[in-house]
Amino acid sequence: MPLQKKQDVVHGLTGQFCDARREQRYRWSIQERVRSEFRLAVSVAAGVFGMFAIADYYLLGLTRAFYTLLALRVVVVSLCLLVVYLVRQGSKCDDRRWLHAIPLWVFATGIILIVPLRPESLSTQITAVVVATMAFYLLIPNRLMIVTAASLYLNIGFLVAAVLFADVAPVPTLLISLLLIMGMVVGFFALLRLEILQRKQYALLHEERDQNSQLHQEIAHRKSLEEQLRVLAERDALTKLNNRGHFMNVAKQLLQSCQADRTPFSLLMIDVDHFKHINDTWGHSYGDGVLVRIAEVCANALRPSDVIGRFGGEEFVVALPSTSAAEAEHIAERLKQRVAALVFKDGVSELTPSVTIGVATKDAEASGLEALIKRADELLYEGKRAGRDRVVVGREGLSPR
Ligand SMILES: Nc1nc2c(ncn2[C@@H]2O[C@H](COP(=O)(O)OP(=O)(O)OP(=O)(O)O)[C@@H](O)[C@H]2O)c(=O)[nH]1
Repeated sequence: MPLQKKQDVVHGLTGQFCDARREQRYRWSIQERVRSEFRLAVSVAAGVFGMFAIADYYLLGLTRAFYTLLALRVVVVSLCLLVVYLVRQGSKCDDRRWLHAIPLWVFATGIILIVPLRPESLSTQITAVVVATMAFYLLIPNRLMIVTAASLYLNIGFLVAAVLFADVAPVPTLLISLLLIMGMVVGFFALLRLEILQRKQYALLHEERDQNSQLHQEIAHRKSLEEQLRVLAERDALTKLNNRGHFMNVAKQLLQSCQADRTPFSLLMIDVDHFKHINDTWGHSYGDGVLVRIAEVCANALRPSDVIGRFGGEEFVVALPSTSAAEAEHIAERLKQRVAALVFKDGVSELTPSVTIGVATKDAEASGLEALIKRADELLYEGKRAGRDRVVVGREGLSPR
């Protein structure tokens, strides 16, 4: 049997989950409802028990027996209302089962004590005992064991009182016993069935909730996998910048919207100077670290609307939408200075990297992104030839300066 099913097994005689923790959780879940139903049932029962004082008056008149009975009813009703009050005052997590047992035992004692006071109305009292037993079972929710104990006390106590104070002969005693047993058995099985059904319903509800939460977890897991896949497809593994393919897609869209808005669009090609030397001197993995740091510095120096990507090797590319050549030059200078401000140390020697940047700007009419990249690349290599560590700016159709 799977674990889920095992903990949902309900005991056939107690009507409770065999798993104690499951039972505890079930009780907590219905505690508030049990408390309010209990308060209602005991209040109504106390009212009915008190109202029988009218019947006492018509049967006994203003006699000593009547006053004794009246006092008994007042005590029973007061005790029950006190318990109702205490249950109402208790905290939500308070599962005082003994408190729920008190009114049942008080009612039972009250009913038993009526026998010596009104032995002549035994037949009416037998009916009252059967009705009280059924009421115990049907009106007090989720308290099968407490109700069973109180019913046994009421029925046995009543029978003993009937034999002692109402002089019932053996055969009628047997018949009364059978009637009382029948009432108890019917009440017990009715409540047992109810308890089992309620727990099965609870277990089903939980199974459904568990399935729902599993489904939600699976959806969240899939979303995170999709996100990871997206990152893998769009990001460069080393620098975490956009990879070349993704950069091209985003830059193309930016260029199109700039063309539609008739605003300029600039592109920077950035190449780290003498990077082979860095690798050769400091090692390839140290070179990786230098690239990561330069990528970070460049990305942090840009505006949110700009897009940066790793074009390949030690070369980066930046798309600057709605940016004129002069503004792009300014941004490129800023990037160059930020990179130049970086210092790498290995304990003995120091390294200050530099970059050469080609800046190409294009106005609304001209050709596509590839042509602009090619132009920026040419400008970059002009800078390399001119000695590196510089920004070379050009405009489409114009010579670089
Ligand atoms: N550590 C590291 N090195 C890389 C990576 N990608 C490319 N390189 C190295 O970068 C170096 C680029 O060398 P070159 O193309 O000669 O350029 P350079 O040495 O920077 O010289 P200039 O660009 O002319 O200043 C090569 O040695 C590549 O192996 C990388 O991801 N990590």
